[in-house]
Amino acid sequence: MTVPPVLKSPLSKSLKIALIQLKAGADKAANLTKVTKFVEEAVTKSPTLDLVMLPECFNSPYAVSEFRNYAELIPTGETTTLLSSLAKKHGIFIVGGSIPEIAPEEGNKIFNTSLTFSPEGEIIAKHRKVHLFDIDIPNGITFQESLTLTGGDKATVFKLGEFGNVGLGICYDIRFPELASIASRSPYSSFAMFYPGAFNTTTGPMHWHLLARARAVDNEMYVVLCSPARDVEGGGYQAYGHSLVVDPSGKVIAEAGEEEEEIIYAELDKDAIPKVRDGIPVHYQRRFDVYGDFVGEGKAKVSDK
Ligand SMILES: NC(=O)CC(=O)C(=O)O
Repeated sequence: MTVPPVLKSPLSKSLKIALIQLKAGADKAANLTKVTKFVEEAVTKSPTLDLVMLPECFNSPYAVSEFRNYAELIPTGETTTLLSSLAKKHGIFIVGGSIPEIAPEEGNKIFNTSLTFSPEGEIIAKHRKVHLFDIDIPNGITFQESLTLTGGDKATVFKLGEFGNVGLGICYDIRFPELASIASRSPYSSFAMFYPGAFNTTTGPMHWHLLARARAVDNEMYVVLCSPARDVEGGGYQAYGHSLVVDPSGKVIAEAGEEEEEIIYAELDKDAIPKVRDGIPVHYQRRFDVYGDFVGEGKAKVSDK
């Protein structure tokens, strides 16, 4: 039996994070002003903060009909420029939720794209939502991102400075366990998956916590989900809120409410992963001789940015 090597302690230093759960309206400038204020508030309240995360589609309404209208160029668009300057100003990582991206080099296709910035303001990760949210639940919700969006074609894993590797997915991507498996296993050995997401009032109660906890337990890693707050008065897509952080044992260690705009804080403890993996060592007990090499080393298409 071949056991691929994995790191026992993939998080080399505890990481302090803040998740900003905001309501994104139709006014892009107002959305960006709000982001600036919330980031200021987070670093003021937690001066030793390492990372701030934003929700999926934080600069626009989450609507198929609006993605093209709000789409920006990366890296020259105003949202990318703002997030880069905020990361640099405050000396923090920013997992920049997601924004609609227009890609002229790909025939002006629109992607749902998440960027991560280093404390120097550099883009260190770019993930295009791989699995598009095309669903139809009778008496629940019908949504078809593929009407205006194109799916990305790579998993995303990157180095979060001195802390270690992390994986990045967007919302519906969490339903596909492969992305988290690729990130957590050799050769990447990530300590966390970050998913900006906007589940809704139909699928949220069914699956939001379940999926976050499942990905955490499957891989014995941290899972971090940041959602917009539900906007009852604003109408439109009703996001589920409940931004949350799950530890490697599957326990929710921080959670926001549904309709409140708020910041939640958590510390990802460097000792938690080895402790969980020592106790229940599924991470090292996989039987690739039985199930083959379906996420084997070197097979996945992983983004280098
Ligand atoms: N909005 C999404 O991409 C996904 C979602 O709401 C769900 O999977 O449920």
